[in-house]
Amino acid sequence: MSKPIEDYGLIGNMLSCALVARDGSLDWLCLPRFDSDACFAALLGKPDNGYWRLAPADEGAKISRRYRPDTMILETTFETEEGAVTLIDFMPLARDEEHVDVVRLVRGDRGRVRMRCEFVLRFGYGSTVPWLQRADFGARAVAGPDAIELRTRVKLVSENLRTTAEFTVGAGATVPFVLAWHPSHRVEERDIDPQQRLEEAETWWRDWSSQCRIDKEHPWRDAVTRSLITLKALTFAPTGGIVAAPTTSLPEQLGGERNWDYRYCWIRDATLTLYAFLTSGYRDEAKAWREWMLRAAAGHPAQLQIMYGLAGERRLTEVELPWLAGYEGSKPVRIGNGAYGQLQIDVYGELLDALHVGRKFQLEPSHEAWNFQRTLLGELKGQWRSPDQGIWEIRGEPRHFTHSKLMAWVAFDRGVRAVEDFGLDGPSESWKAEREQIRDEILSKGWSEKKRSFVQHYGGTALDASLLLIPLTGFLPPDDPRVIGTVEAIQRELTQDGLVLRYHPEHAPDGLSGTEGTFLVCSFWLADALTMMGRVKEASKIFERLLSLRNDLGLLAEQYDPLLGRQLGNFPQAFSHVGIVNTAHNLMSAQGPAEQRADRTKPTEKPTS
Ligand SMILES: OC[C@H]1O[C@H](O[C@H]2O[C@H](CO)[C@@H](O)[C@H](O)[C@H]2O)[C@H](O)[C@@H](O)[C@@H]1O
Repeated sequence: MSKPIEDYGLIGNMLSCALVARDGSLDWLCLPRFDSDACFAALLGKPDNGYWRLAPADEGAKISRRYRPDTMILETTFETEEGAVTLIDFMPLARDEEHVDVVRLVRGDRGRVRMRCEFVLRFGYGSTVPWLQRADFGARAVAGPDAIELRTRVKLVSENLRTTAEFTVGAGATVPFVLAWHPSHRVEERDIDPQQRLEEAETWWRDWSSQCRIDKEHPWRDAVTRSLITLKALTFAPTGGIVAAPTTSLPEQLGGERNWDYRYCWIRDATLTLYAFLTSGYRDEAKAWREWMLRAAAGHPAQLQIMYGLAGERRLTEVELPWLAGYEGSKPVRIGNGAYGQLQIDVYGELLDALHVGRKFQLEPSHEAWNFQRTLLGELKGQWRSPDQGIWEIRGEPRHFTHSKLMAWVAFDRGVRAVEDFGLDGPSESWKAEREQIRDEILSKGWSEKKRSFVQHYGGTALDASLLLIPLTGFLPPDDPRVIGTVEAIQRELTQDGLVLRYHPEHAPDGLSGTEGTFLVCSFWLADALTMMGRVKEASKIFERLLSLRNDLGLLAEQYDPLLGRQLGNFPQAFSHVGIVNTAHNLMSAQGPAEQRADRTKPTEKPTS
């Protein structure tokens, strides 16, 4: 039986991440990068697919946990009849990309506690048993390209393809364990000082968190800071790329087939993350992402992809891992993501809007970035009339999604405003003409008079949560009756226990079987739309409810099932944490999305009915 998703805590070092369960078991770790093969994959299979547990021998311990304030250092306290110990888990900041470590310190707090270590290392996503040798520092494991040293002064016993140890920790003592990865072709032994690396990591995360522009006394401060730390942990430091989540195949429906690999950089997800960083005062991450984007998308504009690998890799072929049983039997487990080859027109709008926001926040101007945007708008001219797979990356037939057209409008609008508001050079008259055509088409084909709402795709009647972005992008003002009609239709027909679904798969087939939970970022968008409409109390209530769905460490997955009361989907997900940051800022200013305030006060579109 799998552990609930909300049982997991995250540790990371901006090269990769690990998930540690409440019971002290590290069940997911990919080394050396987020998208590398996992060496512990019990999360998606069975214990034999790899885990590393450190916990009292007494299974009945009372467990509590927390992050050290404003850091990525996780502390889990176990209280037993013998005493109390605290497990301190973190990934030290890496000096280079070829050495990635996990440190686990067992600190005795009270009495003398008998502890047990279980270390089952399986490279290749839980499939490859390494060759394990004893060493004077502990043990060395090698398989193919990977080598791991387990450094400990505790005596290890290896039998039946498992390594275990038993030891006792007394109050005031600390027993360190270090897992150190390096490429197997390098013959080396590398000792690190765990205590010194702990202090270094703590100082670094605290300094980073202290730059957050939010009132220290504000009741939402901790939630926002935890989300920003989580988003930072999802960035790949060497390139500036940002992953959508550090996991693959945590299911959107328990036992279902909606299981995807999120360990890649989506233009959409990353641009939303960028807003969260910029509105919170973090500019370096935004600059690094802009550079990543320019490198990733460099080349022929017709070959722009909606997502890339951490360093801009283009081929993200989707394959299934049949040896993994899947989280609570949710099969298949997939790596790679077939969405990389899809046409999703909204990414043009997200990109152009992100770079526009960058200009508003006075990011250093980049000539290269502006040339890139002009080229993209040239490409979009020939592209926006095509049906596509849309924001939700449906696996079925392409359609004319209203949201895709909306974001094409955003792309041309931001191009025009770059010329008009920022004095950049570009064919703004021709972009204005495209913007008008798209607007007319959305207003006639994307609107259903019968439903009194905008609809998911032309000619249909299905609702879609992405339509909540109509006022947020500035396409129509929040008091337009069509906006009000759409928001209220979504509240009425597209919510479950007050939380927003993306769409009803039975009304809007997506090429997949089954259903899914409520999609958390969509509920944040509902709160944002209501805030703009002046319904701030209602919006705050939704926001507080969303905060209550976080686990005890402040983390959110992609989705939530209100009937089961469980988080679903990949975890923790950038989209959901972006929602926390952006909606908190919007509510705090009670004026609407900070980045688009200008859009709201000067709507391009005037109400026509
Ligand atoms: O719903 C099917 C699709 O689900 C995934 O896409 C979702 O996650 C992306 C990353 O966060 C997000 O950008 C997208 O808007 C979501 O719909 C999956 O990546 C797709 O392959 C799959 O078709």
